[in-house]
Amino acid sequence: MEPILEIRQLNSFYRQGGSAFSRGRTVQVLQDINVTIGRGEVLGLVGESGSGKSTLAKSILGMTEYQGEIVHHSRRPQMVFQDPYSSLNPAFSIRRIVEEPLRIYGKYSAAERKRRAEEMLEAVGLGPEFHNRKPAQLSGGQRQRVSIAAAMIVQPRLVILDEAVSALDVTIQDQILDLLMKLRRTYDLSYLFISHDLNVIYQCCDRVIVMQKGKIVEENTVDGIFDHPVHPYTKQLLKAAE
Ligand SMILES: Nc1ncnc2c1ncn2[C@@H]1O[C@H](COP(=O)(O)OP(=O)(O)OP(=O)(O)O)[C@@H](O)[C@H]1O
Repeated sequence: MEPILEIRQLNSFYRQGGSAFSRGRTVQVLQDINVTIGRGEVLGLVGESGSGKSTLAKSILGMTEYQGEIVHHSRRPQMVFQDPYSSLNPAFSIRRIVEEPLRIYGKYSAAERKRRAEEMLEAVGLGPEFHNRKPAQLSGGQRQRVSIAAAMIVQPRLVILDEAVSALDVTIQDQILDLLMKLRRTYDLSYLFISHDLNVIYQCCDRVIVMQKGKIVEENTVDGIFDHPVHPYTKQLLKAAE
Protein backbone atom coordinates (compact mmCIF):
# COMPACT_ATOMS: atom_id res chain seq x y z
CA MET A 1 0.00 0.00 0.00
CA GLU A 2 1.47 3.31 -1.09
CA PRO A 3 1.21 5.70 1.89
CA ILE A 4 -0.38 9.15 1.73
CA LEU A 5 0.38 9.88 5.41
CA GLU A 6 2.70 8.20 7.92
CA ILE A 7 2.61 8.89 11.63
CA ARG A 8 5.36 7.48 13.79
CA GLN A 9 5.62 7.52 17.58
CA LEU A 10 3.34 10.53 17.87
CA ASN A 11 2.86 12.09 21.28
CA SER A 12 0.60 15.16 21.32
CA PHE A 13 0.17 17.83 23.93
CA TYR A 14 -1.99 20.81 24.78
CA ARG A 15 -0.68 23.74 26.75
CA GLN A 16 -2.90 24.98 29.55
CA GLY A 17 -2.90 28.09 31.68
CA GLY A 18 -0.05 29.97 29.99
CA SER A 19 0.35 33.74 30.33
CA ALA A 20 2.79 36.46 29.26
CA PHE A 21 5.01 35.36 32.16
CA SER A 22 4.70 31.58 32.19
CA ARG A 23 4.45 28.85 29.57
CA GLY A 24 1.74 27.06 31.58
CA ARG A 25 1.70 23.30 31.88
CA THR A 26 1.46 20.75 29.12
CA VAL A 27 -1.14 18.00 29.10
CA GLN A 28 -0.36 14.91 27.08
CA VAL A 29 -3.35 13.59 25.12
CA LEU A 30 -1.90 11.13 22.57
CA GLN A 31 0.68 8.47 23.33
CA ASP A 32 2.92 6.60 20.92
CA ILE A 33 0.55 6.67 17.94
CA ASN A 34 1.68 4.83 14.81
CA VAL A 35 -0.64 5.04 11.79
CA THR A 36 -0.28 4.84 8.04
CA ILE A 37 -3.03 5.92 5.67
CA GLY A 38 -2.77 4.43 2.20
CA ARG A 39 -3.48 6.14 -1.10
CA GLY A 40 -7.19 5.78 -1.86
CA GLU A 41 -7.88 4.23 1.54
CA VAL A 42 -10.71 5.06 3.93
CA LEU A 43 -9.35 4.66 7.44
CA GLY A 44 -11.91 4.74 10.23
CA LEU A 45 -11.05 6.13 13.63
CA VAL A 46 -13.33 5.18 16.50
CA GLY A 47 -13.25 5.64 20.25
CA GLU A 48 -15.40 7.09 22.96
CA SER A 49 -15.71 10.80 23.64
CA GLY A 50 -12.43 12.21 24.93
CA SER A 51 -10.29 9.34 23.60
CA GLY A 52 -8.28 11.74 21.42
CA LYS A 53 -9.80 11.37 17.93
CA SER A 54 -10.04 15.09 17.19
CA THR A 55 -6.61 15.65 18.73
CA LEU A 56 -5.12 13.22 16.22
CA ALA A 57 -6.83 15.18 13.41
CA LYS A 58 -5.51 18.46 14.83
CA SER A 59 -1.99 17.05 15.14
CA ILE A 60 -2.07 15.99 11.48
CA LEU A 61 -3.01 19.57 10.58
CA GLY A 62 -0.23 20.99 12.79
CA MET A 63 -2.63 22.44 15.34
CA THR A 64 -1.14 20.84 18.48
CA GLU A 65 2.30 20.54 19.98
CA TYR A 66 3.73 17.11 19.30
CA GLN A 67 6.78 14.90 19.35
CA GLY A 68 7.32 12.17 16.78
CA GLU A 69 7.00 12.16 13.02
CA ILE A 70 4.11 13.13 10.77
CA VAL A 71 5.15 12.54 7.17
CA HIS A 72 2.85 13.91 4.47
CA HIS A 73 3.16 12.35 1.02
CA SER A 74 0.70 14.83 -0.50
CA ARG A 75 -0.33 18.45 -0.22
CA ARG A 76 -1.98 19.71 2.95
CA PRO A 77 -4.98 17.63 4.04
CA GLN A 78 -8.37 19.33 4.30
CA MET A 79 -10.92 18.85 7.02
CA VAL A 80 -14.72 18.62 7.08
CA PHE A 81 -16.33 19.19 10.47
CA GLN A 82 -19.50 17.94 12.07
CA ASP A 83 -21.29 21.23 12.27
CA PRO A 84 -21.78 22.96 8.93
CA TYR A 85 -23.84 25.68 10.66
CA SER A 86 -20.89 27.19 12.44
CA SER A 87 -18.20 26.61 9.82
CA LEU A 88 -19.90 28.47 6.93
CA ASN A 89 -19.79 32.27 6.81
CA PRO A 90 -23.49 33.29 7.03
CA ALA A 91 -22.89 36.53 5.09
CA PHE A 92 -21.44 34.86 1.99
CA SER A 93 -23.21 33.21 -0.93
CA ILE A 94 -22.63 29.50 -1.43
CA ARG A 95 -20.45 30.16 -4.48
CA ARG A 96 -18.32 32.66 -2.55
CA ILE A 97 -17.86 30.19 0.32
CA VAL A 98 -16.58 27.54 -2.07
CA GLU A 99 -14.38 30.04 -3.95
CA GLU A 100 -12.84 31.41 -0.75
CA PRO A 101 -10.06 28.80 -0.31
CA LEU A 102 -8.90 29.60 -3.88
CA ARG A 103 -8.73 33.33 -3.06
CA ILE A 104 -6.31 32.48 -0.25
CA TYR A 105 -4.12 30.67 -2.79
CA GLY A 106 -4.21 33.83 -4.87
CA LYS A 107 -3.16 32.19 -8.12
CA TYR A 108 -6.51 32.11 -9.94
CA SER A 109 -8.36 34.91 -11.75
CA ALA A 110 -11.89 35.79 -10.58
CA ALA A 111 -13.37 34.08 -13.65
CA GLU A 112 -11.35 30.91 -13.03
CA ARG A 113 -12.36 30.82 -9.33
CA LYS A 114 -16.01 31.17 -10.31
CA ARG A 115 -15.72 28.39 -12.90
CA ARG A 116 -14.00 26.02 -10.48
CA ALA A 117 -16.46 26.77 -7.65
CA GLU A 118 -19.45 26.15 -9.92
CA GLU A 119 -17.94 22.90 -11.18
CA MET A 120 -17.28 21.75 -7.60
CA LEU A 121 -20.82 22.67 -6.51
CA GLU A 122 -22.14 20.61 -9.42
CA ALA A 123 -19.95 17.68 -8.28
CA VAL A 124 -21.54 17.77 -4.80
CA GLY A 125 -25.05 17.93 -6.27
CA LEU A 126 -25.82 21.66 -5.90
CA GLY A 127 -26.96 23.15 -9.21
CA PRO A 128 -27.03 26.81 -10.35
CA GLU A 129 -30.17 27.57 -8.31
CA PHE A 130 -28.02 27.29 -5.16
CA HIS A 131 -25.12 29.53 -6.23
CA ASN A 132 -26.45 32.78 -4.82
CA ARG A 133 -28.14 31.41 -1.72
CA LYS A 134 -26.80 32.01 1.78
CA PRO A 135 -26.14 29.11 4.20
CA ALA A 136 -29.35 29.89 6.16
CA GLN A 137 -31.33 29.13 3.01
CA LEU A 138 -30.10 25.52 2.86
CA SER A 139 -30.95 22.29 4.67
CA GLY A 140 -28.40 20.63 6.97
CA GLY A 141 -27.48 18.09 4.29
CA GLN A 142 -27.07 20.82 1.65
CA ARG A 143 -24.87 22.80 4.01
CA GLN A 144 -22.69 19.75 4.54
CA ARG A 145 -22.40 19.46 0.73
CA VAL A 146 -21.11 23.06 0.69
CA SER A 147 -18.51 22.23 3.38
CA ILE A 148 -17.38 19.24 1.35
CA ALA A 149 -17.11 21.37 -1.81
CA ALA A 150 -15.06 24.02 0.07
CA ALA A 151 -12.67 21.29 1.30
CA MET A 152 -12.33 19.63 -2.11
CA ILE A 153 -11.84 22.81 -4.18
CA VAL A 154 -8.13 22.94 -3.36
CA GLN A 155 -7.69 19.39 -4.66
CA PRO A 156 -6.44 17.68 -1.51
CA ARG A 157 -5.44 14.00 -1.64
CA LEU A 158 -6.34 13.37 2.00
CA VAL A 159 -9.52 14.64 3.65
CA ILE A 160 -10.19 14.31 7.37
CA LEU A 161 -13.88 13.87 8.08
CA ASP A 162 -14.44 14.62 11.77
CA GLU A 163 -17.95 13.38 12.61
CA ALA A 164 -18.92 14.81 9.21
CA VAL A 165 -22.27 13.02 9.00
CA SER A 166 -23.05 12.73 12.73
CA ALA A 167 -25.43 15.68 12.91
CA LEU A 168 -27.61 14.46 10.01
CA ASP A 169 -30.72 12.26 9.82
CA VAL A 170 -30.04 8.71 8.75
CA THR A 171 -31.38 9.12 5.18
CA ILE A 172 -29.39 12.31 4.65
CA GLN A 173 -26.37 10.60 6.22
CA ASP A 174 -26.63 7.86 3.57
CA GLN A 175 -26.80 10.44 0.77
CA ILE A 176 -23.72 12.26 2.08
CA LEU A 177 -21.83 8.97 2.51
CA ASP A 178 -22.71 8.05 -1.10
CA LEU A 179 -21.45 11.45 -2.22
CA LEU A 180 -18.19 11.05 -0.27
CA MET A 181 -17.58 7.63 -1.82
CA LYS A 182 -18.29 9.01 -5.30
CA LEU A 183 -15.87 11.91 -4.76
CA ARG A 184 -13.26 9.50 -3.46
CA ARG A 185 -13.39 7.58 -6.74
CA THR A 186 -13.50 10.69 -8.94
CA TYR A 187 -10.62 12.50 -7.24
CA ASP A 188 -8.63 9.46 -6.00
CA LEU A 189 -8.93 10.60 -2.38
CA SER A 190 -8.00 9.05 0.95
CA TYR A 191 -10.16 9.71 3.99
CA LEU A 192 -9.50 9.63 7.70
CA PHE A 193 -13.04 9.01 8.81
CA ILE A 194 -13.63 9.91 12.45
CA SER A 195 -16.91 8.75 13.91
CA HIS A 196 -18.39 7.47 17.13
CA ASP A 197 -21.03 5.69 15.01
CA LEU A 198 -19.90 2.15 14.24
CA ASN A 199 -22.65 1.62 11.66
CA VAL A 200 -21.28 4.51 9.61
CA ILE A 201 -17.73 3.16 9.99
CA TYR A 202 -18.89 -0.27 8.84
CA GLN A 203 -20.55 1.19 5.75
CA CYS A 204 -17.61 3.07 4.36
CA CYS A 205 -14.21 2.17 5.82
CA ASP A 206 -11.53 -0.22 4.55
CA ARG A 207 -9.59 -0.36 7.79
CA VAL A 208 -10.30 0.81 11.33
CA ILE A 209 -8.22 1.97 14.26
CA VAL A 210 -9.68 1.98 17.76
CA MET A 211 -8.51 4.59 20.27
CA GLN A 212 -8.84 4.56 24.02
CA LYS A 213 -7.39 7.17 26.35
CA GLY A 214 -5.01 8.53 23.74
CA LYS A 215 -3.62 5.19 22.59
CA ILE A 216 -4.41 2.90 19.68
CA VAL A 217 -5.65 -0.35 21.19
CA GLU A 218 -6.62 -2.19 18.00
CA GLU A 219 -6.17 -1.88 14.26
CA ASN A 220 -7.59 -4.16 11.58
CA THR A 221 -9.61 -4.38 8.37
CA VAL A 222 -13.23 -3.37 8.85
CA ASP A 223 -14.33 -7.03 8.65
CA GLY A 224 -11.61 -8.06 11.11
CA ILE A 225 -12.71 -5.45 13.65
CA PHE A 226 -16.41 -6.30 13.36
CA ASP A 227 -16.13 -10.10 13.07
CA HIS A 228 -13.14 -10.80 15.33
CA PRO A 229 -12.55 -7.95 17.77
CA VAL A 230 -9.61 -8.74 20.03
CA HIS A 231 -9.27 -5.92 22.54
CA PRO A 232 -11.88 -5.81 25.36
CA TYR A 233 -12.49 -2.12 24.62
CA THR A 234 -13.34 -2.87 20.96
CA LYS A 235 -15.71 -5.63 22.12
CA GLN A 236 -17.32 -3.16 24.51
CA LEU A 237 -17.77 -0.54 21.74
CA LEU A 238 -19.34 -3.14 19.44
CA LYS A 239 -21.65 -4.36 22.18
CA ALA A 240 -22.77 -0.81 22.93
CA ALA A 241 -23.62 -0.32 19.23
CA GLU A 242 -25.79 -3.48 18.94
N1 LIG B 1 -7.42 22.65 23.69
C1 LIG B 1 -7.34 21.70 24.62
N2 LIG B 1 -6.62 21.91 25.76
C2 LIG B 1 -6.51 20.96 26.70
N3 LIG B 1 -7.07 19.74 26.61
C3 LIG B 1 -7.80 19.47 25.53
C4 LIG B 1 -7.98 20.44 24.47
N4 LIG B 1 -8.75 19.87 23.51
C5 LIG B 1 -9.05 18.63 23.94
N5 LIG B 1 -8.48 18.38 25.14
C6 LIG B 1 -8.55 17.13 25.91
O1 LIG B 1 -7.97 16.10 25.14
C7 LIG B 1 -8.68 14.86 25.33
C8 LIG B 1 -9.07 14.32 23.97
O2 LIG B 1 -10.01 15.20 23.35
P1 LIG B 1 -10.50 15.02 21.85
O3 LIG B 1 -11.37 16.18 21.52
O4 LIG B 1 -9.34 14.73 20.99
O5 LIG B 1 -11.38 13.68 21.99
P2 LIG B 1 -12.41 13.03 20.95
O6 LIG B 1 -12.12 11.56 20.98
O7 LIG B 1 -12.33 13.72 19.65
O8 LIG B 1 -13.80 13.31 21.67
P3 LIG B 1 -15.25 13.63 21.03
O9 LIG B 1 -15.72 12.34 20.41
O10 LIG B 1 -16.07 14.02 22.22
O11 LIG B 1 -15.07 14.75 20.03
C9 LIG B 1 -9.85 15.18 26.24
O12 LIG B 1 -9.51 14.78 27.55
C10 LIG B 1 -9.99 16.67 26.16
O13 LIG B 1 -10.49 17.19 27.35
